[in-house]
Amino acid sequence: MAAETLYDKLGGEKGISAVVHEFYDRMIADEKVRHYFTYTDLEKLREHQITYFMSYALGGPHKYQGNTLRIAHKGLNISFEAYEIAIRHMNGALRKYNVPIDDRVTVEAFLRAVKPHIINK
Ligand code: HEM
Repeated sequence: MAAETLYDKLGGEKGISAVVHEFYDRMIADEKVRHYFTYTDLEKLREHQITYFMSYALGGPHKYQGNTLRIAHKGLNISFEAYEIAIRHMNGALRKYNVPIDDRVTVEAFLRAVKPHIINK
C-alpha cells in the first residue's frame, strides 16, 4: 500500500478547508497581524490557500495556480514576529481538529522551509 500522504491524514479536501478557515479566523481575530489582511479579498485568499496546501504542500491531487509565495507576499513587509504568530495560529488550528503532534511538526517544518519567500518582502 502506498504511504498515506499528509493530505489524506488531515482528512482530504474537507479536513484541510476546515483547518484553513480556522487559521484565518485566528489571524483576523489577532490584532497583531490582522492589519496585513486589510486590502485582501479573504474569500479568494482562503480558496488559494486551500488549493495551495492541498497541492504540493501536502501531497494532494490538486493543482495550485495562484501566485508564487514570493510574489504573493511582496510589499506586505511581513515581520519575523508576524511569521511566528502565523505558525502558532496554524498549530492551534491543527490541534483543534485533533491532528497529532508528529503531523503538526511536519506542517510546521514545511511552513518554516518557505519562510525566506515570505518575510520582509
Ligand atoms: C506560513 C507560511 C505561509 C504560506 C504557505 C502562505 C501562503 C499564501 C498563499 C498561497 C497566498 C495566496 C497567493 C495568491 O492569492 O495567489 C498568500 C497570500 C497572502 N498571505 Fe500568505 N502565506 C504564509 C504566511 C503569511 C503570513 C505570516 C502573513 C501575514 C502575517 C501572510 C499574509 C498574506 C496576505 C495578506 C496575502 C494576500 C495578499 C493579497 O491580497 O494579494 N501570509 N499566502
